[in-house]
Amino acid sequence: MTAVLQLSGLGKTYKSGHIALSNVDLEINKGEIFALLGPNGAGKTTLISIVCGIVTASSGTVLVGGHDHARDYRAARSMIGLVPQELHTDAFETVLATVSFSRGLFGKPKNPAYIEQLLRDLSLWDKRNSKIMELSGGMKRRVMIAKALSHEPEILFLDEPTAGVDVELRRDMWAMVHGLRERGVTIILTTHYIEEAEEMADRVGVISKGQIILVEEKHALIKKLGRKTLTLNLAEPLDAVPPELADWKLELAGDGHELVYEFDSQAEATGVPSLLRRMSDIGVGFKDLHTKQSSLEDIFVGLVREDKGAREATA
Ligand SMILES: Nc1ncnc2c1ncn2[C@@H]1O[C@H](COP(=O)(O)OP(=O)(O)OP(=O)(O)O)[C@@H](O)[C@H]1O
Repeated sequence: MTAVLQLSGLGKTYKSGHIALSNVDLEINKGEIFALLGPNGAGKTTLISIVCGIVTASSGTVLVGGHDHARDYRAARSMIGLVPQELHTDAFETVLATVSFSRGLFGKPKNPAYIEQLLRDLSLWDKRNSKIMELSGGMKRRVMIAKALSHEPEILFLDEPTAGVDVELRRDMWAMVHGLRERGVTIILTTHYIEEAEEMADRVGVISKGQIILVEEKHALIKKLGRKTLTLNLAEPLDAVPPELADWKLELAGDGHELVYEFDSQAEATGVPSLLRRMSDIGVGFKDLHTKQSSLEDIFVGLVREDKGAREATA
């Protein structure tokens, strides 16, 4: 696999003294969709802003397609498109002028056919002669995407792309992301909607307090850290977990109508058959049962909580 973006030892300390990133090493493969997850203030925007040349790193190196960001900034930056979290466009310009101008900024020759197709794909063609300030919030966001793609970047950063957007735009956005990936574009996104990352991403990175605490292929992560819960709907409610079932970590839920057993679905012995046998032996019957695999969201919340706990313990 070819790395299209390589970050090594990246650090950022803001003037305030706040350490937003600390010794970040990260490699992004060509053509993948990489989701960078982290709680508020973890450093996601800072990381993206460094790669996109908006914020200067305090330490470390960034290589984009082999171009050293510090020595060969123009070549590195022209490979990148950024859809930022906040909308900022020139309010008095038209859509077509803004998007065409963006392409020019990266030194790319004019390509009206490409710009037209881009605006059509983003349902902006009919609005091409409208001033940005006349557009709705959703349309402005589409313009931001068109600007980011105007110079045909090989890497696209999407910082919280679907925060506050309507269902239609969200659907169009993901269709576009898939289309871009098929064309070999690498996509790095941050999102608070973890189910989106679960659906879209090939790999997931988790950042917490400025440090990357995990990078993993999504399916492997879910398999490795995923826990399953078995919920048994009891025939008769219980007041407490019977002592005969103390070998299994069980919780009573639903006002005593449910027994919940959390187990490691990868383990050789899950403990489920023996639990069911023991319940039958002691006469605890159940009407129904269902299992649930923990989602990426459950895993993420657990990881960040663990990381916070570990840091507090060492503080
Ligand atoms: N210009 C700045 N000066 C000082 N501190 C800053 C500056 N920009 C960001 N920070 C701080 O750096 C930390 C990381 O911020 P960043 O915006 O990168 O986080 P984030 O992971 O993108 O968060 P969110 O999910 O809320 O967007 C935060 O504590 C933030 O307050």
